[in-house]
Amino acid sequence: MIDVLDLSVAFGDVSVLEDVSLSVEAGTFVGLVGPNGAGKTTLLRAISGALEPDTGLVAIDGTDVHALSSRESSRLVSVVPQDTSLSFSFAVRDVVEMGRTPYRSRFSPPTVEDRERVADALERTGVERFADRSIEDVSGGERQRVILARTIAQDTPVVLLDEPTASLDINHQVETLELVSELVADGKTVIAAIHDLDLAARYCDELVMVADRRVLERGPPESVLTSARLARAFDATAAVTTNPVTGSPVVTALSGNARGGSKPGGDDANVNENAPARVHVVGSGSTAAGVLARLEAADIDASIGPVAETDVAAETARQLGIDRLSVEPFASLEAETMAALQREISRSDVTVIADLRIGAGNQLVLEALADAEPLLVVESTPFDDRNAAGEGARDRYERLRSRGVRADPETVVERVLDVCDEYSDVDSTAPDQHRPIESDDD
Ligand SMILES: Nc1ncnc2c1ncn2[C@@H]1O[C@H](COP(=O)(O)OP(=O)(O)OP(=O)(O)O)[C@@H](O)[C@H]1O
Repeated sequence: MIDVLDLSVAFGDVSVLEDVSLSVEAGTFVGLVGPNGAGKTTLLRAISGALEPDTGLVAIDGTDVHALSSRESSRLVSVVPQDTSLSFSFAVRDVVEMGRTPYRSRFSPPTVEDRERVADALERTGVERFADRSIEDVSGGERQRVILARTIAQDTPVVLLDEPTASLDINHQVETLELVSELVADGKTVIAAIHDLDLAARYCDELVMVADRRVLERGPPESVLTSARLARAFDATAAVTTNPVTGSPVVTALSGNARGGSKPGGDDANVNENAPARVHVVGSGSTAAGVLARLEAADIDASIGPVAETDVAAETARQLGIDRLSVEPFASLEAETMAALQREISRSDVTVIADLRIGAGNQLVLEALADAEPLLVVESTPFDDRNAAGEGARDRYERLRSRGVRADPETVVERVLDVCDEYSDVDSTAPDQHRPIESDDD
């Protein structure tokens, strides 16, 4: 068990970690996630004993790591650093054998156990085939695996890894993390700083999100990786969905302004006072899916439909837990669906049209949208490429388009908040002022 208690570290005047406390149960795999410069490496170095904190304590199974000799601490903790370059030209096998140094007296030959541990480490990491080569003659990714092999040979109860997959190809990323999971299954306690949030979510039992000099959040990956927390820690607009193959969270960072989302250092509450209670989206395809993801990332309640259940926007809505008015593909719209659409439009503060297709079945949708106010129009695909509509439908769509506010997928949240600001300036008790522009003319 690892206990970090009230740990603070500063470099000169710059405070990097402040009163960080963290306990990690034996036999768990904990991922440290957080933005560049958040202090993940510093925390790992303090836990390993390599860096003396200004205040606080790190104990492994009740022993203060900073009170141990380096030989004693190397039997307790092994480290795979971010920078795996070595200053001497050793053979790969010798580098892995160095993992046994804490157990050997200076001039005694390796024991049977030493040999077995090294052979096992070489084999498990796939390093054996270049074991006789110089460490200077292997690639960055291969060197990373050599250092992991050294760690396996070191056979410590605690393993600390700083970006263990950083220079690895996708195959070796997965192989390495599978291997680390095996070490955890063998009873070792692993803490790894990992930038790839999807891999961290897939392999770690728990994530610890480090930002603003402290632990912002910890817990199972699905509870730590939320749009609001990612906005706070990384100042990023991101959608979190579920990988259909692995079932673990997938983070998709989106471009564009996250105005209206939670900000670093703030609460999870929405920062914009006039943020809408609800936005209804009418449209389909990746444009509508992107709009939904951005609304979700900005903590804005959304609904979508009518949308074919097989459409990517419907799937995105399902993954993000967004209400959807789904219909069978190519089915004509029933009165019930139209009534539900009317209800959604009237209970929403803003209606967004996102690459709306005007097929034969969508004439009723155009009619329903005629009264939607305020209306935002997002188009990524030109009208003619997404529609084979007759003149009547085209005219109707053009009328909607001309009275709506235009937005790009990247700016949709900003525009939604703008129109909400505009509408909040209108006195809602005066019926004539329903439309803000007309109300000024009256
Ligand atoms: N020896 C040092 N002297 C001065 N500042 C340092 C030193 N080591 C780290 N820092 C600073 O401390 C902060 C935290 O660094 P650290 O390497 O722990 O962050 P990190 O979360 O691991 O970042 P990254 O994700 O980029 O690897 C950074 O601002 C870094 O510049």
